[in-house]
Amino acid sequence: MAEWHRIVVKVGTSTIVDLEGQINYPVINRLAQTLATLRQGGHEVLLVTSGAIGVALSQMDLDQRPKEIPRQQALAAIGQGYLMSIYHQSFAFYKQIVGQVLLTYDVFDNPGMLANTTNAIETMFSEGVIPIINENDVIAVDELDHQHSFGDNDYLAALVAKEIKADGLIVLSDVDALYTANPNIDENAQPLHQVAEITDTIRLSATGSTSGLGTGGMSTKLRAADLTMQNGSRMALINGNDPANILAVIAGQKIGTLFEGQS
Ligand SMILES: Nc1ncnc2c1ncn2[C@@H]1O[C@H](COP(=O)(O)OP(=O)(O)O)[C@@H](O)[C@H]1O
Ligand SMILES: N[C@@H](CCC(=O)OP(=O)(O)O)C(=O)O
Repeated sequence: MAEWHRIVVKVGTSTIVDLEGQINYPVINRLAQTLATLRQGGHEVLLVTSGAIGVALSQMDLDQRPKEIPRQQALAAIGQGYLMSIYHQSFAFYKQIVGQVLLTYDVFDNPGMLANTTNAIETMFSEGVIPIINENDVIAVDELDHQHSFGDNDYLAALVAKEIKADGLIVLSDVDALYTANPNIDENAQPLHQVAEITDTIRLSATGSTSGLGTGGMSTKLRAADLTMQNGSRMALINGNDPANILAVIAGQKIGTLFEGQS
């Protein structure tokens, strides 16, 4: 397997916002520092970020995600700008320019729009910019109504990684690894450090989010891992509480869960 040169990192709401619903500025800052270090060391780095709604809940002093789609979309509109301003400031401290890309799933079915998107991303790479992607929640309801599991940032990140031929995808979440069962519910759950195939047993072990803020839980991460492995690439799942762990993954250390097919 090639070195991790072109890397997609996906960060979930559960990392951007803490258990009390507060924006996790120190973690966002360390994430910016880590990604800027990688980029300035010669890697090509792209960030897929969730958290627009999570950030807006904090801004609007709400303690839970509303059920109504228009209210969720309004929160996404409020939070996305703020989320980007936090990233802008955090990356600027490390002298790193970022660019915002908002995508919907139909982009991947439209060759013209897809080419425009990848051309813009390639240009940002060649100019040393880190693209930051989120789903365009205001016009895409698939992620927010919880009805369609395809509309989530885990799978979006896997699709982006596939299109830009990334060497690997690193998913940051609020768990240390994939476990044999949800570790927040089952105290006997055991971590799985290496997965070569998403079997039915593994699929059954994955349930939804228990944080109350993340949407996909482990099921969407497994779909992302499946697509990534089918594509001959690899995905690492690690805890986002210390974004410097990204460097450990790239150095080949056994950390979190590595989803990698047998070659
Ligand atoms: N088998 C499993 N192993 C690990 N976590 C699991 C598993 N099944 C369900 N989960 C849940 O998935 C959550 C992570 O998903 P989510 O909250 O959507 O995070 P994010 O916001 O990072 O995408 C964990 O906190 C845990 O509650
Ligand atoms: N696009 C949404 C992400 C939805 C969400 O919570 O996703 P995740 O935390 O990755 O399970 C947002 O920015 O709020």
